[in-house]
Amino acid sequence: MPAKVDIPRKSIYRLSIYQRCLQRLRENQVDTVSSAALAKAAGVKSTQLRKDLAYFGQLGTRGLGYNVDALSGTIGDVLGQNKLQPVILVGVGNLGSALLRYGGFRKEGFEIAAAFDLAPRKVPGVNVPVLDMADMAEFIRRQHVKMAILSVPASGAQSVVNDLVQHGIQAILNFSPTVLDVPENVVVNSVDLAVELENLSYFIR
Ligand SMILES: NC(=O)c1ccc[n+]([C@@H]2O[C@H](COP(=O)([O-])OP(=O)(O)OC[C@H]3O[C@@H](n4cnc5c(N)ncnc54)[C@H](O)[C@@H]3O)[C@@H](O)[C@H]2O)c1
Repeated sequence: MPAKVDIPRKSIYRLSIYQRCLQRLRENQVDTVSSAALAKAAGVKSTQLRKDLAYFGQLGTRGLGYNVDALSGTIGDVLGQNKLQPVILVGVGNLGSALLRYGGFRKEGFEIAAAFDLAPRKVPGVNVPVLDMADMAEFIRRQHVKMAILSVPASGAQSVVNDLVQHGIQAILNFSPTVLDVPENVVVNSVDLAVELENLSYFIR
């Protein structure tokens, strides 16, 4: 398997989409799928699908297509879904609490192991511990956490990120509306619903 840096980020995104399609096929007890059918279900061209999967070796059999279980297992390995990946969340306000209440990350292979806030308060109905910022470094180190979700106000985001990176976080899902400065080895994916709405709004004009 080539080093992760050689694989385009968009291909990695598409792996998650292929994985969802494969999950549906498994639920419907489908054993094999052609690249054309899987590509259609994922909304991509089959040349694109084959190119994305080729990064991970020869996964299908010519004429027979892909074994659904085997391909899903391989993609799960690549995406780190086959073991529960611990994630921490920083900033337990409106958005952070809502994310903590969502129980669906676990079945996708992620577990919010703990949350941190300047003013920690338990979120009713949620078992995830909400801890003080002073406990964050030790928690990251002891639990070998590599991923964090950031839902603090923009004004505090960079300083929280500096701490996260210093203590070993390598991937950040950022909800704060600010551009984060991180070293090259750290990946940031930013989610901004306002940008997405703006984009949609262009198309309804
Ligand atoms: N990306 C999106 O689509 C989207 C949508 C909603 C909100 N947001 C953003 O998410 C962030 C949170 O929004 P919210 O409505 O939950 O805000 P909020 O004020 O309800 O919560 C923020 C929480 O962060 C904590 N906090 C503040 N500074 C901190 C620091 N330095 N370290 C640790 N904790 C800190 C506060 O104590 C509070 O609990 C904001 O930046 C907001 O703009 C983004």
